[in-house]
Amino acid sequence: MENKPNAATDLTIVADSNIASLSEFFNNDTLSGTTGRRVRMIKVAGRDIDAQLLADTQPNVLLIRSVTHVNADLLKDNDSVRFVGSATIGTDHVDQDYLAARRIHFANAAGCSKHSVAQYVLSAILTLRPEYWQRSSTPPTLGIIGLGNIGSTLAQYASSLGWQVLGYDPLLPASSLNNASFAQVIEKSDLVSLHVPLTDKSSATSLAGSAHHSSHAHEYPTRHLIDKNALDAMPASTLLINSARGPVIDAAALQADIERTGRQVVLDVFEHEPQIEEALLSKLAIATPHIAGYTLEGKLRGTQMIYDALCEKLSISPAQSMHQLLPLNMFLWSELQAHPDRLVKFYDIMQDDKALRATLAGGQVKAAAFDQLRRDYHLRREWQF
Ligand SMILES: NC(=O)c1ccc[n+]([C@@H]2O[C@H](COP(=O)([O-])OP(=O)(O)OC[C@H]3O[C@@H](n4cnc5c(N)ncnc54)[C@H](O)[C@@H]3O)[C@@H](O)[C@H]2O)c1
Ligand SMILES: O=C(O)[C@H](O)[C@H](O)COP(=O)(O)O
Repeated sequence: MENKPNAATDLTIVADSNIASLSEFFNNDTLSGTTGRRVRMIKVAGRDIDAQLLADTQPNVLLIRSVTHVNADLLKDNDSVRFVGSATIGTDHVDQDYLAARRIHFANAAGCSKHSVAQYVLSAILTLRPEYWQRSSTPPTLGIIGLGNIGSTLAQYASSLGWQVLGYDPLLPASSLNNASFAQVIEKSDLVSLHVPLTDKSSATSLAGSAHHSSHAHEYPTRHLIDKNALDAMPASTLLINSARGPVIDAAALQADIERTGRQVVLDVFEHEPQIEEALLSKLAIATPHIAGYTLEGKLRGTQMIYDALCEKLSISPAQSMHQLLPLNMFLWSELQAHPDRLVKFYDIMQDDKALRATLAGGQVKAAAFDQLRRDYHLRREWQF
């Protein structure tokens, strides 16, 4: 009797089991205290959240990460879900227009892993080009495409290393950081790092967390932003890094480009993710399974943000904080700057690269292997800036 759902008094939550510290954030003490509702939590692999599951469980709250597509297909026959929280920065998996039309509240975790992703990018660059640690009269030029939370954070690290930064973001006003055209970034950078959301021409909704300019998103779609033309204009010596979304780069054009130029390319995200073809993987300088933001801090901050948003929606005060759950953090950016040889202790990106390549079977990394690497990801800490 005790466990039987009661639609009137239960707060039923269906959640991606890959969301960090779910039980610590969403329980009777942290949620239902003031509302008196009993929390019923159903944890499921993100790719298994479908319309049938929602019909069977009738959740009030849906908590997801990036692998669950939330749209009319999922929700058209459902009347129970009133809140969708995605513990991610990216929102391209969520049809926000549809949710708004249905008056279903949506929250994401804007900026939650901005330092973690910036640190991933630095780790990739400094692993492949350790000479960039040295302060020289001709510092490298880092081109950053997309100057939101992650792009602007990366720029701060680059500046602290004495690097030049060329930034391009057509949706933000010109500034000392937003100082170049797309062509200039592509043609004049030693390193190009992508930090845009995935948007299509027809989409005006993929910029949660950047709502101030979301209505212009369709003017500058990012799908295949890096196509054959962009790659042809990029010097062969330029290192290209994509930790944004796979389809921002045309994978076929990229493969042809690497074959032609021998370019160093780092990918954390893939156009046909979660599947990767060996033909592409074998040509990459570093490849990782979409884990750039996967530090303990980045994940917990994501959970905290959707928990806080749900508390606001329920008109209750948050009763859990990620700071109570975090072990001591000894990773200081200032220490790494003083001791570059400690980089692998801070984050050994090649360990993630090797683990991904080790899953190759029959000419592919299969979806299940890709997902498993992400589910079982090792404990990584965010460096304190
Ligand atoms: N690999 C990972 O683990 C990981 C982790 C977090 C986020 N991400 C991805 O990174 C993306 C960026 O994250 P963020 O926190 O910086 O987002 P953000 O919304 O803060 O910033 C994105 C910026 O991109 C700009 N932009 C949009 N279209 C553009 C275009 N055509 N050209 C140049 N700039 C454009 C926007 O104006 C905005 O300033 C996310 O949308 C997500 O897809 C990946
Ligand atoms: O957009 C993001 O925040 C990241 O890409 C996200 O963290 C990826 O991880 P996932 O949601 O798939 O676990």
